[in-house]
Amino acid sequence: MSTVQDGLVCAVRMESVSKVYGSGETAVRALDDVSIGLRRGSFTALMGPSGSGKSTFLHCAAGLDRPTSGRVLLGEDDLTKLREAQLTELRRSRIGFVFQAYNLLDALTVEQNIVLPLRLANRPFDPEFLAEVVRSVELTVPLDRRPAKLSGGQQQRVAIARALVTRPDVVFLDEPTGALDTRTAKQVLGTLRQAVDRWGQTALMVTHDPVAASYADSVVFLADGRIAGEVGPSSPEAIAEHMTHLGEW
Ligand SMILES: Nc1ncnc2c1ncn2[C@@H]1O[C@H](COP(=O)(O)OP(=O)(O)OP(=O)(O)O)[C@@H](O)[C@H]1O
Repeated sequence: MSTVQDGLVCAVRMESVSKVYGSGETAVRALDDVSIGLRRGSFTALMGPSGSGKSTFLHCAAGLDRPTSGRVLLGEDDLTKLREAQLTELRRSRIGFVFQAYNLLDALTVEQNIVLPLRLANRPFDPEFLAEVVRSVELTVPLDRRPAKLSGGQQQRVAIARALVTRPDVVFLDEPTGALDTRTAKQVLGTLRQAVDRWGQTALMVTHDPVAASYADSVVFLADGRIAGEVGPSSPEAIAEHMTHLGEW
């Protein structure tokens, strides 16, 4: 049974979450009785072989998809009880997303992209706060540029700023450095780590890369839709060693 205390300690909790796609003989149990809490202010990496359920986990935790059974709580709010319109509103105001492909709008400037979630939520923005977010992600380009003119690393910094600007309960990152070269990826991950610490931001990052996962406070391993282990801050080598015990990647 969850308590109010759990809601204070954890930004997101999954309680006995299962997700089954399809039915009958072709049914796939993508998540199988997953229970986990993401502590407020923590940065968690989620790893697992292809098909282990990482995307399904992220989609259920972020209210983009509904579990077949179990509960997902954002603070004290049970996402599985919300109607579609309420979920959309909640995602807009309380969850941030960062994707591998940046997903910036090229019709807008860098600044307009960053403040878009605030505009969509009809929330005012404080230019000083915006400047602080821009500084915290070490974005050094003019804010009136179009994103397509920027390097991949700078584009991802814009996307991270956009995810942080609403001060969401949690930011979900799906392979955020998957499209970047190794050096740029490390720079972006270092920045992300600093921003998470500075804002006390809860974050969950799906990644295949042990180097990326080594920037997190803990690494959760999924295998066949179940949690197959969790380690605290670890070196890329130690994370890679764990991965080898989980099966085909
Ligand atoms: N919409 C869907 N319909 C049917 N099966 C699905 C659907 N989405 C995912 N699956 C199945 O659920 C299982 C978990 O998939 P999921 O995409 O969550 O894994 P993943 O760990 O993110 O994989 P990858 O690393 O390859 O992206 C897989 O067997 C997949 O084929």
